[in-house]
Amino acid sequence: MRMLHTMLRVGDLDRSIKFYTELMGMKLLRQKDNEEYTYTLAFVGYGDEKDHTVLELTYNWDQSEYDLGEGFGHIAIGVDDIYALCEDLEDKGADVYRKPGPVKGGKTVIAFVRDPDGYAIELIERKESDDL
Ligand SMILES: C[C@@H](O)C(=O)SC[C@H](NC(=O)CC[C@H](N)C(=O)O)C(=O)NCC(=O)O
Ligand code: NI
Repeated sequence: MRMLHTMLRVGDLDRSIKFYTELMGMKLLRQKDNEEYTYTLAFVGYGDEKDHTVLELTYNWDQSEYDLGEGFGHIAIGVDDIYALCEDLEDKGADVYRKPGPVKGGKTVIAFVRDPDGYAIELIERKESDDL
């Protein structure tokens, strides 16, 4: 078995695709409308679904926002230069609400950014000294 995707319901599909491709560097892998059940799926990720776990962005045509509740935590993405990325994200208007720095009690450098719907994304800088 392997993890295929995480599904997120989004209120504006173009806004989310723009965020995940232009700011987070993902590719739009495929997109499909379901006329009968009035929703669209867009799969985004860093590589082909045959060997990458991806995000499934689900847009219900009749819903433009969601209450994310208190159960969802975050999606984690490994990055190279977290400081440069966070500066670029902020320059492009993203909410980096936990600035980059060592994780509490550890050495690995993390940050948190919100996607357009408010879902939290953890950025983890991948270095040899990783302890996460
Ligand atoms: C392609 C596959 O990964 C899917 O997840 S499609 C599954 C399908 N999704 C939806 O219906 C999305 C719209 C829905 N209104 C929602 O917000 O979840 C699904 O859940 N089908 C239910 C079923 O019983 O087939
Ligand atoms: Ni799915």
